[in-house]
Amino acid sequence: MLLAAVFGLVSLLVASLMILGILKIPSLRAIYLTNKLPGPRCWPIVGYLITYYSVFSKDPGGLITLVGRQLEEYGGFFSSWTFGSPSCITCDPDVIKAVLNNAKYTKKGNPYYLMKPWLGEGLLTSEGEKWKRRRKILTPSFHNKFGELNVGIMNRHAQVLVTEILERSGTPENIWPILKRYGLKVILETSMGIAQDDEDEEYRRFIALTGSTTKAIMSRAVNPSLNRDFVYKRTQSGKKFYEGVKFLHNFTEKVIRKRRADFERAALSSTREEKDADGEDERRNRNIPFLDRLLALGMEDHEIREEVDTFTLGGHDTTSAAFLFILFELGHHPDIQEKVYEEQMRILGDAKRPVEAADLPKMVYLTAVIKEALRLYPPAPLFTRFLEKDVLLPSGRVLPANTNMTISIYHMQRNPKNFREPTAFVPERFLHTPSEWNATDRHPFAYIPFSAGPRNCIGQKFAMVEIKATISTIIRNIEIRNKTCPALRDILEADKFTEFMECSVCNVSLCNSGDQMRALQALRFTVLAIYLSINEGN
Ligand code: HEM
Repeated sequence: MLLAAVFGLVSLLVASLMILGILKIPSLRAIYLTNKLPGPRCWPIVGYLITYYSVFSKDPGGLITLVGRQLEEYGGFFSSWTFGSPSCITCDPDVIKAVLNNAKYTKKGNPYYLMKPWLGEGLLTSEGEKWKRRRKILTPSFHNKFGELNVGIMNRHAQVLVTEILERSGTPENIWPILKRYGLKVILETSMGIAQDDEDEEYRRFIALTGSTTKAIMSRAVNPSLNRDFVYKRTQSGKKFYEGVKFLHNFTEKVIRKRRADFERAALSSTREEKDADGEDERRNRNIPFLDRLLALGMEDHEIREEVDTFTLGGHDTTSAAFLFILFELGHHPDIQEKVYEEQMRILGDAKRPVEAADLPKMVYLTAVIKEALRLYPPAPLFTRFLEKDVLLPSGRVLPANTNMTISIYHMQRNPKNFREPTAFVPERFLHTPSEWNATDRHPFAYIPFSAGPRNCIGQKFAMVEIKATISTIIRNIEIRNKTCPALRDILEADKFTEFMECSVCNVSLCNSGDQMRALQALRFTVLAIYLSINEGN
């Protein structure tokens, strides 16, 4: 009787999960091929998800450690099941190359659809023909010189950033929010042409909501119970999320409408001769906001909104994480900081001189420092692909179609097979001067913080310009020393940091699921990194 009731309940659960589209019934071929691949034993139906979720909910840092151990055990690649769908995780550069370098595998994996209510089908989230068309249109608009043309904007905001950091000198405070706000202001001005007053109420709300909406997406990504829209929309957090998205959309739409009106007026007033003289090359060399370039392409307002929102998110969250980790490492290594400082003073001559485009290629040592920080702390540590076709693995085995693949560049870039003493911060790995650190036989896919192949980061050049200009301005004006907040140290030392909590003194979030992509990438480093103490101005 009891057995029948249990059987009935399980059948009901399975049927409901199938009706809701959560549980899939795999083909016999998928089962056969997946079970031949290396990987841990899985629970039926939910696969390995339950283990990951229970580890993550206690300690996100523990999840990355667990995945790292599994990758080591299975030689850089292993497969498992999630609700009846095959999935795999890899940090093997050969496997990663086989996927990223092939135009057949450009479809994004599961978590990306959580961004769609906000970003729609912008470049990051779109698929198939739509993605191909957009990428083709956007590549020239977001061309290589775009970053250099915007160095002036970066300098102006970086000066304000320096003042803001100095105001906090010596106080235990989490500086990541300041860096994020800075990154957001830079991308808003360059992508939308918005140079708004910090005190403007709507603008402040837009900035705050950009942060909280990103956090909400991240929290949802690791909570399977919030996966389905119809469930999420009914929760408190879901309602808040959709309200926030509505405000963000209204804000962007208002900016687009205004710029479209200005754009059309300007087009009417320019003469035929001016337009003829204004060829493609000339347009590229002028500093035109990304939004105006999209308007010139004749895109619809909703399509422009998707791209502006996509670039706003993609263009500030990643770069601010990079600033944070670079400053953290410079604070930890006064000798490296000194070399960066000397190089900057040699190139620019003075702490106050704004960076110019011509200075950037001369920043050889700083570039190596940035690359090394992006190796140890890639701002996008894991990303996914949904493989619609079979993949022939370098081992000769076949990964069946419809597998969700997680690519861990975090583990790949910290693998001793790819980098000697991988946890040491050694910028020399990226200098051209031969040394024991810069192996010439490094696998070309062993270092890809901006991904690689047809779906790599379109903002890579822009990001490198922004990071160089920003760090140059900071380091010429401030000497960075890391200090650990005493209260935070107590928590860490007592190893009490297994729950989601905040240090009451420096407000650093421990196991903060909101910023948990960073949490996912070695939380213990993150916690220390976001507390910088600035001792003195240079
Ligand atoms: C340090 C800074 C950055 C890092 C490490 C980074 C990293 C990445 C990575 C790894 C991807 C591939 C993600 C995937 O395949 O799912 C990506 C894609 C993308 N990034 Fe970045 N990014 C950075 C800065 C930027 C900036 C500044 C922008 C825009 C201004 C930007 C815009 C984008 C867009 C639109 C895509 C999607 C491209 C496509 O799917 O065709 N990123 N980025």
